[in-house]
Amino acid sequence: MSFFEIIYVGSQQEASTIIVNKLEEELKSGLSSLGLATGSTMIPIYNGIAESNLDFSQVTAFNLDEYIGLASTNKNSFAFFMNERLFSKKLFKETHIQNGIAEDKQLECERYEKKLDRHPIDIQFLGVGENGHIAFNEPGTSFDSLTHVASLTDSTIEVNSQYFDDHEHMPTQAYTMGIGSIMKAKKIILLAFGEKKRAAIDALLGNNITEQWPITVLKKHPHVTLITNIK
Ligand SMILES: N[C@@H]1[C@@H](O)[C@H](O)[C@@H](COP(=O)(O)O)O[C@@H]1O
Repeated sequence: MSFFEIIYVGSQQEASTIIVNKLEEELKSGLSSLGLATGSTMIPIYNGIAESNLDFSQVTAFNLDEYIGLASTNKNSFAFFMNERLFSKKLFKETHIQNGIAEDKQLECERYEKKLDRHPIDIQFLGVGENGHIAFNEPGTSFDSLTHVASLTDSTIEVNSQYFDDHEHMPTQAYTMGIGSIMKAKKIILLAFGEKKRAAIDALLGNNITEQWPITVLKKHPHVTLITNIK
């Protein structure tokens, strides 16, 4: 039996309140490993969590992805984003993200996947790209993929380069948990707001499951909650 719930919200603030309440319940039932995402979608959620009195001191956090070539001190790295938005405000037992400046990329992927295997994720937060990507699993990525180096598509580079100053070059590659890694999470909470995400949500709610729309893999997952304002 699978569980697929859609919660329609009027605002991202409302989504944040719902998530804080869900996390409170999950913490009571022993939440120990949380999968986290970056992106503008997550900012109000992390603000809500930061302002709450939720206690994550016994929770290990894993992030989905990181740009290759960016150190955690680079303000465009996802490590920097997480420290600024959440980890500097809430204490976690451990936090993990791929090392953007690791010397050996293959080893870094293997290291990360092994860590995930040791701490199976209870709840994975996901946003979605306009082209249906989840984490940095771009269209065409195998549903069986584990943590790997992804080449970003032109559309993702165009969307995400808005965060980089003109003189900086946005990386064209990133470490990402694979679709297979993400699907191992016990529960998934997907967040999508705004018209730009409509095509991806239509694909998710349509009939097809296709690697051309990575988000459609979630139809095979046993426990998904979609929180959205797209009707
Ligand atoms: N790798 C991240 C994804 O994990 C995220 O879901 C997506 C959407 O970002 P936003 O929330 O800013 O729309 O952007 C990036 O590409």
